[in-house]
Amino acid sequence: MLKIENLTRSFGGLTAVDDLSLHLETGDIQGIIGPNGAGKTTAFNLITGIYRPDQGRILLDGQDLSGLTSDVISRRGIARTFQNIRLFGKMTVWDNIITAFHQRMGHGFWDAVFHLPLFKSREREVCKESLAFLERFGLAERRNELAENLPYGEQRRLEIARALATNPRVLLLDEPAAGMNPTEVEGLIGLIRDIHREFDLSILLIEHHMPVVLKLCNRVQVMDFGRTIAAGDPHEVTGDPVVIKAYLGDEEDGL
Ligand SMILES: Nc1ncnc2c1ncn2[C@@H]1O[C@H](COP(=O)(O)OP(=O)(O)OP(=O)(O)O)[C@@H](O)[C@H]1O
Repeated sequence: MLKIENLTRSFGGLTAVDDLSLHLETGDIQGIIGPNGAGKTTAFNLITGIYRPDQGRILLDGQDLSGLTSDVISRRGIARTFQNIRLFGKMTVWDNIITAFHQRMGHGFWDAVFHLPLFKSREREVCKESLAFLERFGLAERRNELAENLPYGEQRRLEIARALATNPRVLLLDEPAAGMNPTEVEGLIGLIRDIHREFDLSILLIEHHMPVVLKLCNRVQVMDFGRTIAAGDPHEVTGDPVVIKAYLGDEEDGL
């Protein structure tokens, strides 16, 4: 489904992603782990067109996405969430979800916000779908609240719902459990399992919480200083002394 070949990107003298290759098969939930600054988010930024690769290719179902803009890549079927949740905080939950549906339909942000004629024809259909989506994500009762006023776990859920409203085949989740309490993390694991099945997704997941990786991922790839240092079964990889050393430096505790 998603094939990354020899991806490299430098910033000045620093090679943030160095010869990264990765295959995400249909239906996979794969983890990317590695210490801070390893290049994980840069890899996501390359896949989603925020940065252009210096070298390498990104193929979705055999089609080369390298060098395309974020909008085009989103319409081709790759959606993502961000390490620091990105929502329209001063807009309601409803407007956040409805703008994502309009993005999928090729309507502009301002069309959606100001309800211009272009978008009116399909408004009823979009409203129906948006409501169904909010109900699915347990956010329907919150629809008139400002996104920034939601509890953290619900903001994360809304961000994932927004990503799915663009109808992706591949979903990239950048540290979805960051900042969550243990109850929220358990809820998140259940949510990712459910949407994986319901929306027929392949998922690539950056995560520092190892329980999340171990419970969800069928494969994991470890990055350090931009390079892949290990890959394979999550339980084996997280027990690999090379991986433990990369995470810990000279400290003694495990992952
Ligand atoms: N736009 C940029 N300009 C300069 N350096 C950058 C840029 N983006 C990333 N970097 C550098 O590239 C390296 C990799 O950063 P990246 O954010 O990809 O790491 P990460 O593995 O996601 O880390 P974390 O787990 O802390 O989020 C870091 O040294 C970072 O400072």
